[in-house]
Amino acid sequence: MAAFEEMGVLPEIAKAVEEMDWTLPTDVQNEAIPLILGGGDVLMAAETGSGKTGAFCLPILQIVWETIKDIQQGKTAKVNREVSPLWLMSFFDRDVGLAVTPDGLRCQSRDPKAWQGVRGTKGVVGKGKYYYEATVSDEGLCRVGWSTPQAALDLGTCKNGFGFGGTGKKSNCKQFDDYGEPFGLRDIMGCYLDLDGMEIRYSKNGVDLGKAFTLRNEFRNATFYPAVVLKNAEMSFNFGASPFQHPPKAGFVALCEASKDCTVISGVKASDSGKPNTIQKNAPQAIIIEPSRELAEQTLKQVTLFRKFLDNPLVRDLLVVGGVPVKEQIAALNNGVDIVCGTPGRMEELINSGQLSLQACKFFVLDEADGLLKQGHERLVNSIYNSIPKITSDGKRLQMVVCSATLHSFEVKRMAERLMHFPTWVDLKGEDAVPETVHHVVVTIDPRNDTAWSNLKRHVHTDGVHMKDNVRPGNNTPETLSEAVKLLKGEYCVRAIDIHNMDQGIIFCRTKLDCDNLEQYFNQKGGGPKNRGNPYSCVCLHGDRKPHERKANLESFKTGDVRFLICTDVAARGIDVGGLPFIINVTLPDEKSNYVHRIGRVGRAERMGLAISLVAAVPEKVWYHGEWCPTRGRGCYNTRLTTERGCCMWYNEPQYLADIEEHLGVTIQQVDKDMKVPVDEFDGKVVYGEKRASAGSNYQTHVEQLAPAVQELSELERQTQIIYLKRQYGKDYPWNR
Ligand SMILES: Nc1ncnc2c1ncn2[C@@H]1O[C@H](COP(=O)(O)OP(=O)(O)OP(=O)(O)O)[C@@H](O)[C@H]1O
Repeated sequence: MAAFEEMGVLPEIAKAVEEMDWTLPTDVQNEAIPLILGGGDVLMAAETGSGKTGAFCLPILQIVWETIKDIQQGKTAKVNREVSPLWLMSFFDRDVGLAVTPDGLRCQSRDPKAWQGVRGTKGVVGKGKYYYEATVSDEGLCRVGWSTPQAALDLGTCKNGFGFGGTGKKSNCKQFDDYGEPFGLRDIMGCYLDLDGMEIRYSKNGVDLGKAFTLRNEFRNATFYPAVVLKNAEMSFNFGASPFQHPPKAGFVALCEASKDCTVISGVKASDSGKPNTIQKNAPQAIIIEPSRELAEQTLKQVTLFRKFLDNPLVRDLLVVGGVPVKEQIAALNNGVDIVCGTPGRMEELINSGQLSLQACKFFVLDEADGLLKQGHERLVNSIYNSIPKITSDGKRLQMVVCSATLHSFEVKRMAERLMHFPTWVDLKGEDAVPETVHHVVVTIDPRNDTAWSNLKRHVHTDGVHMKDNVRPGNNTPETLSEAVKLLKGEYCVRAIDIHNMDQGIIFCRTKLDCDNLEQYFNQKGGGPKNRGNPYSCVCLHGDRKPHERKANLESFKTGDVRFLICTDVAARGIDVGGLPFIINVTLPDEKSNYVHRIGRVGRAERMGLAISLVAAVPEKVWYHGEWCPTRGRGCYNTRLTTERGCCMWYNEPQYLADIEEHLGVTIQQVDKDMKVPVDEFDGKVVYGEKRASAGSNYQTHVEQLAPAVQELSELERQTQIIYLKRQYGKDYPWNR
């Protein structure tokens, strides 16, 4: 049996995985896949390129497929197809947007617009005085009470239903009258039904609120069921199987103590209702949020590859990203979708307009979660989370999966504590780390020592920050040195490419303008998008490029039509280019976690990679267009500093380098301007872009390497034991005689 199948993965998915040449699960997959298949919430913190995407896509696809299959076979109510003989809320006599936990004692609806109701599995008839408790376990709107089987599930809106709402109104036949007092979160409502005296009353936290309804004669032989209707709320019920928080008034008994001859079992069964066996078309089971279009596309592609052999039933997936017409996405939603993967903006637009329903969502995935929070999407994450029912319509709990190579941030931990349900950390290192397969070095650029910038015939077009400054060779002002850094960075970048014969690499620049300028420089050198033969052939990817151009450029880079992708941090996270050998940081990112993500574009899936960062030894004045900049940078010439209401700042790269080193707990190796990277660490056997000759999984060499250390440890252990025994037993012990 294939390794993936042994973990409980469906043979059809395992077959697809095998076709992708994945013979063994990676460490993170080994841990996370069974956890997700088992229904848990997972925080996945593993290095870049360690296979996190597969670790969540694979089990989610499997569960989604199994659920669709169950629905097709009419097994949605797998929890319980028969009406329970116990006193519970019914799995069948309910609106489809309301979920009931498998124990039947908690109901929830996350529909913010429509009321969703449910009745109990049993009712009482004839005579007797009955009581049950309903507790508001999550804020929202609710009406609770009693209804006959003929009543609408929207309790209190017809003559056969009697409800009391949290706003302090009782209702019957759409007549809403003041009664008692409002109630809300954590309040325990006592619901009384007196069939002898023909009245209904309520209590709040044990305090009697008085008579609410007198039951007319026509109800003399009616069966009354406990009932509730919710709007974006949750209530828990106790029909008497557990001790009541507030025991009923004298003469009343718990519903579950009703005598057999006064009890009626609900006639609404799975086959009658039909409703729970259907799923709204625009209500996917899984929502995956990614920080960029490219990543959303890449993740969905992985789902598509995994589902290759899952043909009956088909799992329908949809990419929901901005910059492309929304019409097609809406049409696809209306045709039915099971897994939606997209970026925050478009996702929010579709949810808010009601085109994308969260009612059937059972997986909420935040990929690159720290990145999403840093981009300012916390409010959106909260609002989506709040709108998803925490219990799905088939009685399962919502599962949340959160992952990134840099998950160890305060914001992520705070979010996990707030939103996730006893999550398991799959954390292979316990801190943000760089994979061993990534060789990363720093080249210092010091225009005071390297004066090559002063007589360059052709050079990169700089960003114009110093256009109005008096910058010229010989004048060692900070402005001149800053301009010199910009010129030298273009040269060092080209030198890195030449020295290492780089035939494929990603080049990260700080701004979109820097990207454009470098692209132009490479094009002047004969590069360009259609010239693979040229050592500087390149394409560019950043937020100002049109979506179709971004897509085409990434594609031509991935397929090897061009050698270089010049980009901003928009491509720092997640982008996976098989066997990519090189990356160059023209400027270090100010966000230290992005350093990990950028250099993590190489050294993936056990391939070796080299990352070279160019770091200016002197401050560089750069653009920084914040919210205050009316054009957000376009055509902006305000070179004053941000502290003077301008759009520039002095960028202190040595400080950023120190921050990154501190964060990672390493000193990043420095190399000279000849860019010769010491090979000793890798025995000189490294070919960047390829697997190491004797990659770690060679068990035999591993044992040989460890043997001396283990022997030494065993000797130390022996000596420690002897010392202990001597102390404990003195000279009586054989060793001491
Ligand atoms: N079990 C496996 N066997 C072989 N290759 C794998 C396996 N799992 C994943 N891969 C490959 O490893 C590469 C990296 O995987 P993936 O993109 O999921 O990494 P990641 O952990 O999400 O990285 P990042 O943090 O950068 O997003 C991909 O090319 C993927 O196809």
